[in-house]
Amino acid sequence: MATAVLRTVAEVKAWVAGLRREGRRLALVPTMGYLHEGHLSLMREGRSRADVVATSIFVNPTQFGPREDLSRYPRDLEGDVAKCASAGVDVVFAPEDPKAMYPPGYQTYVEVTDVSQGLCGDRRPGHFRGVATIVTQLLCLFRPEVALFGEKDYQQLQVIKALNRDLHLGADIIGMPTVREPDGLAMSSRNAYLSPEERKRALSLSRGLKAAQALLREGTREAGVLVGAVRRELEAAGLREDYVELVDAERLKPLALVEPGQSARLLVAAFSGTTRLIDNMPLAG
Ligand SMILES: Nc1ncnc2c1ncn2[C@@H]1O[C@H](COP(=O)(O)OP(=O)(O)OP(=O)(O)O)[C@@H](O)[C@H]1O
Ligand SMILES: CC(C)(CO)[C@@H](O)C(=O)[O-]
Ligand code: BAL
Repeated sequence: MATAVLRTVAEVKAWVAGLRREGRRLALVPTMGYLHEGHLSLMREGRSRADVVATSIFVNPTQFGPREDLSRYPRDLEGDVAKCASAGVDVVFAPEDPKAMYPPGYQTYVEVTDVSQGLCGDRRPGHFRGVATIVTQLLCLFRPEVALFGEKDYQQLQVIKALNRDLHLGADIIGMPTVREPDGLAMSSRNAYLSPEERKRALSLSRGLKAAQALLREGTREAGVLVGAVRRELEAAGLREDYVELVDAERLKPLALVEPGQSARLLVAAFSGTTRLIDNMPLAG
């Protein structure tokens, strides 16, 4: 079956109304496009959990800071629709204009307080307010039974779980493991910005996280040592650190130690050249 492309909110409302009449279960995969295997893994999982899969492709302006890459963010709608079709997506919602989501007079923003703080929340002021606002809009518009997001954006996933719970939006929020290139680099649309040299140096993020996991397996529990393992790799590769932090896996509060039985997460953000990359891995005590 061909993948339909919807360009307006009115078209989405009409499509969702039809779905409700037929009583079919919907999975939603929100994205900013320039799709890769990470995105496709979410769509395939959606396919297995629902009758119908919808993907949104929207470079959401409210989550970009004034000095960030909104205008040069990579775009390829035609290629993306073909990839969605290959992953079994029924409908792509690609708003024709940012005004489709933020029309004149728009004035409603969603702020998730606790888990938006620290990490990317501190380094990208306003970012999670923009993410929470557009994701709330999409969940209200589509009212999916299931919505899928990647663990690569780990703090974002916790923000979305919180808003879905607190605002009674009723979706089952599924977090999916990070899909990596064979050499360990987390797939990301922004990898397209990297020169071959910068890409090679970017491997230090996953290498550092894996080194920390190995240290924990050998019995090292102190945050300073685990964080230090990541920093060493970043420094050796000449990357500029934005942050490296050990936090508890749900509330994202800093930890001094991984206690036995505890679910912790080690998160890193760093610049390879001018490109800011993020990655994270679980550390189970
Ligand atoms: N490597 C990956 N594995 C699994 N999910 C991913 C991966 N990369 C992105 N996702 C998820 O896909 C969804 C859409 O993300 P987005 O379109 O921002 O892609 P991205 O590659 O993370 O882009 P960017 O480079 O801007 O961070 C999010 O839920 C995100 O967590
Ligand atoms: C969730 C999202 C689609 C909201 O714009 C975006 O932040 C992303 O692609 O991760
Ligand atoms: N992948 C999360 C969206 C962003 O960085 O703006």
